Amino acid sequence: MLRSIVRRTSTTGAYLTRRGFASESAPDRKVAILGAAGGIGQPLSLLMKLNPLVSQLSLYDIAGTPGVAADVSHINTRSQVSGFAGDEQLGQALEGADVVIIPAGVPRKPGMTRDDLFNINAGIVKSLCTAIAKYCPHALVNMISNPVNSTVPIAAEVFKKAGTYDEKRLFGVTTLDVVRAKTFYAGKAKVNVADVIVPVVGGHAGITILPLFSQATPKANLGDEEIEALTKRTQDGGTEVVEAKAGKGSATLSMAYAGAIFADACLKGLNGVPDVVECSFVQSTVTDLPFFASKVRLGKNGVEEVLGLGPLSDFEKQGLEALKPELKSSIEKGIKFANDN
Ligand SMILES: NC(=O)C1=CN([C@@H]2O[C@H](COP(=O)(O)OP(=O)(O)OC[C@H]3O[C@@H](n4cnc5c(N)ncnc54)[C@H](O)[C@@H]3O)[C@@H](O)[C@H]2O)C=CC1
Ligand SMILES: O=C([O-])CC(=O)C(=O)O
Repeated sequence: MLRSIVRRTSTTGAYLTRRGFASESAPDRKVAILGAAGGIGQPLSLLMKLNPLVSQLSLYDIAGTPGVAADVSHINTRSQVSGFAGDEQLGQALEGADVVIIPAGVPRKPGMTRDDLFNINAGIVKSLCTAIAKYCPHALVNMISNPVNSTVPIAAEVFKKAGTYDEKRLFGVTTLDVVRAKTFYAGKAKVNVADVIVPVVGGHAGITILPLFSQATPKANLGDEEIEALTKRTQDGGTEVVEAKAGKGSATLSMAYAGAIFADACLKGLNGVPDVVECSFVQSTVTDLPFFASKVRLGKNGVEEVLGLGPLSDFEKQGLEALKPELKSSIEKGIKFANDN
């Protein structure tokens, strides 16, 4: 019924009626953003306020969220916005959430790796996930906080201890790697960026980010050196931004865009839209590692199917073997932290 009166736009994925207005018939969905007053949190709050699939937008941070919420709430779109600040309001922020997006934590400065953020962000993620297990155990969790290769396993352990773990509902957000791979490929291949599809698999740090340009469409005749350069640029995309910002943080605007795309895909899946596929770092049997990013089909319960890697070039096969030790140790580091603390 919904699909007969509603069409989706290809660029934003938003539901629009034939007359171009946001459909009011989409089901009620509460989205909570934890870290909503931050560099990613603020533009992400804006983009989620523009999403007609959201009926309630809950903005949480340790401070500053009443202002962000008041600001965003004046935008004349569907969702009701509330701001929550401080530990004592976290429960209220989370209660009834269908999707929780977590961009809480410190960003990198030049010279740091994502793993250098572990000591601070691991504790933040652990305490937020403990609250999620208590207040909205069935929510889909979109983990943005770095190092994603470790924070997702931390979340899984916290949920296991609380007895609420459902591997179908926990996602590491790697969409920015896909966004970058699409942009860089389109530039080199001289194709329309809006048409480009490129899976990115593995994890979300350095060489663990493995774009599969051999599967990119539209096809282009790029040489080995060009593919290697594109791969390296995608792997170093975060560092490129960290260096350009010169001490003022890491990617925020492109990350907010990517986070909004991924959350929109989760909402569409929950709403029963068919064939919603995005890459994400999830519990996986695609390789021998317990968590791995690959294409995932999203559905009414979160992950409907973790898709395989498809055919890889020799260069990609080498990249896959090379990334495994680092990804394995980042996963183990997360699991150990969650169990020791
Ligand atoms: N997955 C990905 O592709 C990407 C991940 N990131 C990561 O996202 C995280 C956030 O980055 P930015 O927004 O630039 O940092 P930011 O420092 O601008 O914002 C972080 C926000 O988190 C809040 N926060 C800290 N502890 C909190 C807690 N316990 N509960 C709720 N909020 C809390 C801070 O108050 C702040 O407002 C970083 O870890 C960064 O590395 C950044 C870009 C891409
Ligand atoms: O590089 C960073 O620290 C932030 C990040 O994850 C990205 O931009 O991909």
